[in-house]
Amino acid sequence: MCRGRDAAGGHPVTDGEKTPAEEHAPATRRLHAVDGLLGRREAISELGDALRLLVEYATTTEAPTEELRRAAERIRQAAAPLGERVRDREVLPTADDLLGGVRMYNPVTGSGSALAPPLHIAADNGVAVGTCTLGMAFEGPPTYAHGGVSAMLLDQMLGYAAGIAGHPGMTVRLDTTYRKPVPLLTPLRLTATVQDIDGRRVTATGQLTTADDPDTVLVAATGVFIALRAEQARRLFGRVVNTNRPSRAG
Ligand SMILES: CCCCCCCCCCCC(=O)SCCNC(=O)CCNC(=O)[C@H](O)C(C)(C)COP(=O)(O)OP(=O)(O)OC[C@H]1O[C@@H](n2cnc3c(N)ncnc32)[C@H](O)[C@@H]1OP(=O)(O)O
Repeated sequence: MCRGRDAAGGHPVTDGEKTPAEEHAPATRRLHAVDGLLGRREAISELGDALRLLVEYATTTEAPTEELRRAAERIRQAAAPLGERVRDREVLPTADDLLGGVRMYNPVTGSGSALAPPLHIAADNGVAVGTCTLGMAFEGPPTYAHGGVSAMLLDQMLGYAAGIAGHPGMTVRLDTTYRKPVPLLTPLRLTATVQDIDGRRVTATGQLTTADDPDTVLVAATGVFIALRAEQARRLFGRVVNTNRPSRAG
């Protein structure tokens, strides 16, 4: 899924010994390194898929109580080796490419996140178009999505629309109008566009429908995004370190 984008925007990590071919061929070395990065991203996505399956089963299972206890123990055991090497809060994941838009663990779009549906977004002539299917883990009212989940999806959509319009910013306001309940286990379609740009303030609107009935709006949203001043960006994100780049952000 993220192969093409990764190839275009990925930044190599070098994590193995150099082969003789790598010593003498920079292009080959780059290829190997990118391949290593792609392989890591694929593994992260595979783990994310497994975690999402686990979350879905864990929130719908009616297995016997003892089976739940056994599963909890096995899951703790599986998690332990992952916990032996964790990154600091201010260090970006090595598989990410912040400027290239690759965020493997984004809680809305990240294929590595157990929390993400995940939502897939692409730009289509200046319009952000998103697709996802919400599992039972996102249930709010019985058989329908939690309203906060719809707001989360639309926040991401509106932010993406601001980004592709060349005016990325942080959400300062999000208004959601819930017109009809959002069904679970049903392919959804989301769209968003920028309506207004006024200095640092960008206003975007969006909507959420089912894929089968894109004319019936289930949830509509308007968001206001503020572009950060350089000083604000430094204050908020200046300590974040990107170990996947030749020079460190500071
Ligand atoms: C392809 C790419 C993919 C990219 C895809 C990325 C998608 C990401 C989507 C998720 C985004 C998030 O979750 S972001 C996380 C949630 N948001 C946050 O945590 C933001 C918290 N807020 C802040 O830290 C602050 O508000 C800042 C730094 C954003 C702005 O502070 P500030 O610079 O002091 O702002 P301030 O001077 O008060 O206001 C600046 C201007 O905005 C206006 N303004 C301020 N608040 C509002 C408001 N609620 N509604 C209307 N307008 C407002 C002011 O009137 C002013 O207009 P004027 O007087 O100049 O006319």
